[in-house]
Amino acid sequence: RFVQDVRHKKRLSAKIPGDEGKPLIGHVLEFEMDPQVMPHRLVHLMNRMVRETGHQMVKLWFLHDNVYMPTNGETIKHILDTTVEITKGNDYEVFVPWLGTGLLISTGDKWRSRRKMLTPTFHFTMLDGYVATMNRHAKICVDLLEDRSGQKLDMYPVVKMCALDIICETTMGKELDSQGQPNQPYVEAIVNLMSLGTEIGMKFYLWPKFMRYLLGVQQKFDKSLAIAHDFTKTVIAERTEALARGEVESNKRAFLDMLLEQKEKMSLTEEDIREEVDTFMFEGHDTTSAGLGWTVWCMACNPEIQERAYREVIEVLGDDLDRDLTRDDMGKLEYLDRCIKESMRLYPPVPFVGRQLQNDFQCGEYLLPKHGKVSISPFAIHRNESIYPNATRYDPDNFLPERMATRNAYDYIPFSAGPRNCIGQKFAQYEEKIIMTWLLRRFKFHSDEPIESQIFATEAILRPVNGIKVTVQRR
Ligand code: HEM
Repeated sequence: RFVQDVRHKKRLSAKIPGDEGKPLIGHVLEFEMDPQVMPHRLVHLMNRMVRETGHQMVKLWFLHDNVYMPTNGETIKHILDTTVEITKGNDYEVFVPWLGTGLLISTGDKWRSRRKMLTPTFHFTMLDGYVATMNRHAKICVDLLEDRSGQKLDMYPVVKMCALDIICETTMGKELDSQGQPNQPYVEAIVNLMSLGTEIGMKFYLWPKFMRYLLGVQQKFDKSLAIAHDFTKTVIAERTEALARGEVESNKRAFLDMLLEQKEKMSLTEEDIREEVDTFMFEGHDTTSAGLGWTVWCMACNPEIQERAYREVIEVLGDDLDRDLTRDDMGKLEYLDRCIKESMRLYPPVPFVGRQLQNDFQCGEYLLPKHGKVSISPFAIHRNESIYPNATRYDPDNFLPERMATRNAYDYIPFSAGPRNCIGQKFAQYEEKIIMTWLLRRFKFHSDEPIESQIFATEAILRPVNGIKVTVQRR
């Protein structure tokens, strides 16, 4: 089967423009399999190919793995819109012990029924209930920053803890206070699981489990896993009792409450509920904190843009620095909206997602082979110079309506698109706007370094390798 598979992939691959790499190893050496090198090489290769041949499909071989990367909206639309090819690649395998096969990882009928069940939890009436929570934690964030005004500091952990508190309360109804107490076992466990999972996925010598045990990585992972699972299970048990006693106020309903209400109707086990809760904890804070961190960075490097965004916030919210942002206000913050969109263009929090083809698949003019992988890369598309002429420049005007009208809707896909897009998109957009308005009202951010000095790694998220180090000055 394996040999047949590779032959089939080779046969179809030969019909697609592009080279096949070196015999046996393919393109492994060109990319050095390094998450800091790979994105730059890939974008360079893509832009050269598009310029010289006009083709919009990068073809790569990593040993026997055949990877295709559509590079513009018109081509990528085919794979994103299909309801058949929804199986993820193996990128998240390492997180399965933590997340099980919740919404992010599941496929087929399980994914379909979970998606249908979970979609109403992101209805705007539910999101409205989360706005107060987001404002409250954003206020705590800026209050805590007051003491550090005038200092150069890493804003990445600052926004990360804020996002973690928000997702914990909206998902489980539990106040975590990771901003005030970052050393709690659960907070440390979540941080460790994210970083160890990423490390295992990236370092090929850690792929065999015995190597992970030998180097002590697996023991650390298992310890954090036990703490995280225990925490979630305890919260689920407590919440079940609170609901039964009618102690959960209707305006403080968490995502978990809706799952518990569906438990019987959908025949959900405790484990089913736990995996969905953990999936939201996983997907719902690292992504938004990357989005926030990069927006702070882009603004710190572009003082005029930051000032214009600040003036808009003051115009909309007035001089009361402690006024909460409402959903109505959000629609009025057009310039800030463009700034956030543009930072997610240049630094998309999720740089790659994958699909593993279950059948031969016609992707526009390219016939891709069964068992080939498709890499959907917001990072690459957003830097395609045939779509964004000054692709590496931070320019919020890229999202002026007249410029957007010249592009395909799928040329901008930070949240992916189609039936398997990000279910938390609106939640994330609310959160980013709320936290940014609180930050901008109280502080000015400044960087001595130019925007392009940032080193990033394309891991599960686009991680700023050295953090987001900026000077924070009270206004
Ligand atoms: C800026 C923040 C965020 C970004 C950029 C982002 C991006 C993405 C992307 C690219 C995907 C993959 C879609 C695909 O495979 O085609 C995804 C999936 C997902 N996201 Fe987000 N996300 C963000 C925030 C959130 C939040 C806040 C939540 C939950 C509250 C969330 C929950 C999920 C879930 C559960 C999935 C899996 C959906 C499915 O497979 O049906 N995300 N996200």
